[in-house]
Amino acid sequence: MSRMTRSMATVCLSGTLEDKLDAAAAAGFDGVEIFESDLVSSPWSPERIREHCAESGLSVEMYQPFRDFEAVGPETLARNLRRAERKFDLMQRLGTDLLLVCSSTSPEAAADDDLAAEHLRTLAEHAAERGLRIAYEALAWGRHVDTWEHSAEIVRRADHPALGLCLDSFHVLSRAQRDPEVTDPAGVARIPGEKVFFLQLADAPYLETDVLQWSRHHRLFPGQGSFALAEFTAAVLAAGYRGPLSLEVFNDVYRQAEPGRVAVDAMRSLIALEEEVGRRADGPERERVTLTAPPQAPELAGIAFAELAVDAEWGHRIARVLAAMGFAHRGEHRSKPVQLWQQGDARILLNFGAEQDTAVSAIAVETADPEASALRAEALLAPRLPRTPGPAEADLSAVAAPDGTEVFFCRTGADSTGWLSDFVLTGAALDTPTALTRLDHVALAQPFDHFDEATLFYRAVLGLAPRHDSEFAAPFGLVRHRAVTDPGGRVRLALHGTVLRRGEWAPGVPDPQHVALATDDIIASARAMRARGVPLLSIPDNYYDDLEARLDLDPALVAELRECQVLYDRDADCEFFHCHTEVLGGRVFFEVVQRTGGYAGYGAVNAPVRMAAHRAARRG
Ligand SMILES: O=C(O)c1ccc(O)c(O)c1
Ligand SMILES: [Mg+2]
Repeated sequence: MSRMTRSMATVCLSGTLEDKLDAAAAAGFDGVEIFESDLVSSPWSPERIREHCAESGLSVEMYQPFRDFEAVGPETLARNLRRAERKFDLMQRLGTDLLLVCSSTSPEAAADDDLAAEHLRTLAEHAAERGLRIAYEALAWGRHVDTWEHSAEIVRRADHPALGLCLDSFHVLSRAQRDPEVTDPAGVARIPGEKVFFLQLADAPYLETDVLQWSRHHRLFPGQGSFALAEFTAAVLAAGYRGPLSLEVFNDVYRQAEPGRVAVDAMRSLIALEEEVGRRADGPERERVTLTAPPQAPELAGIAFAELAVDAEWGHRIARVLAAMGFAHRGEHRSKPVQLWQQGDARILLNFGAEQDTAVSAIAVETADPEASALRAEALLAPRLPRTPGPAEADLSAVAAPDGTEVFFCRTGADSTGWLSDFVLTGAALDTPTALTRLDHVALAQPFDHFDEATLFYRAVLGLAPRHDSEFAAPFGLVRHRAVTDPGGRVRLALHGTVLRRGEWAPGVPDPQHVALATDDIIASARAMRARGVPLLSIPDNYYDDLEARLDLDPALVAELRECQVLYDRDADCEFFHCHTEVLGGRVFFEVVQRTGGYAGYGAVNAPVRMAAHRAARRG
């Protein structure tokens, strides 16, 4: 019993065919679907492509697409069959036996299932003479055939062993999203297994746009969108399908992005999908399919520390801000220019070794099993960071996230502060002069092009779940926000970035990263911080006037919020209070938050006000 093979359509990647094949092979794919346009524009002969694939460990799983074939008049049919013979020649030179035929979009196609079946049967007979096969795919915008049920019915009528189906999760699930009474994805489990020739996988966000535009621009890798892909894949496996899991993702960003990085993202999505399918496909199916699964994500207990990379100038200024915020300078690293600052259970490291602008450079999560966390991360293609512990230094395993953030794993519980032995303690007292208790969340800015990759990475690697998607209009453009959290809400990462980047006016990072600290009494914390000289962000009066008008709050509360420059949000009976420092250095600030009644969001409604206030503070 071997594992399922993994494949991708060349259309997923940027570059020419040669770039794409190299990227797919380097990311560990077993095969590719070769797109006609990539082949036509390649300087390599089909034989050379075949050889190159073989040398790179790639099989050519399918050639595609072959369009507008079925249910046409006799002359067009004759022409289409001649066209097919030429493609069959090409496929034999390429070394693939499978041709994808998509349902016709041509006005010439008749709404006649028997005619379509007859034509596809003829095509299959010709293919079979050469040992080739045909996979018929219902495009969601096919002229007459636009559901998997309809394509399956035509294949059933044609009844030829060389004719089967290509199931494409995008077409199936987008149609089901639009017309749940017309088509049912769960039904694919009842297709005779030998009739499913190929499975293409793509996720997508739910959009109201035209389905063709949706498909050609907005497909995503599994786990990056809103489609129930694990459920769908499990249903296809339940039908008996054992061919490749093949990604077919048309996406404007991926078409322009560095193909090596995209191929790794793609492979990570497939590994995570297989894991999820494996969790579902219990019962007899589990015995018959081998799905790879990385080590399970251990339970997380919190964020042990956040590390800021700082240059000398800003490092000293941020150290002064931390002191004013009530943090104690608790220790100095034994071998590196790193300071440990702490208040309550909130720990912040300042790493002076960086030659870069201030940024969140690392986070550490407390895990029940650091080694399992690191092995899981590696299994999901996160590069492990080399650690060279000195004497008396804890051997913390760490991996690099695609956004450059280093993710450390420390043990939960009694041992959770084992990494503290890396530090020579200063003996500074651990008071809580501003009542900060722990790290609430860390917000990491993501360039638009890497937003989906980042979500998938943190979600899959750390076993977090995406929550609180929002989009809001901010001074420098529309901002997208998505949190990933563990079930207990103890590890919260907030990812944000602009939805679009155009021109030079808006700052490259319109919304800096931040580290948010929790308090049980925001008013007390804010007053104490102000008294100690923390550069707190000024919020316009207009905001508080609007708050009063909007939420019918107790005027005494609004007066307190106004006095302390605290922002407010409410969700049913839960409340959220937050205040912020000015931006320190290029791209970091601190936030102090208070959650009541289980408020689980991030005050996104206030983010534009905060961003405008940061802009005002910078202008001075
Ligand atoms: O957008 C298209 O035309 C197209 C082509 C081939 C496919 O497999 C597909 O799903 C879509
Ligand atoms: Mg397809």
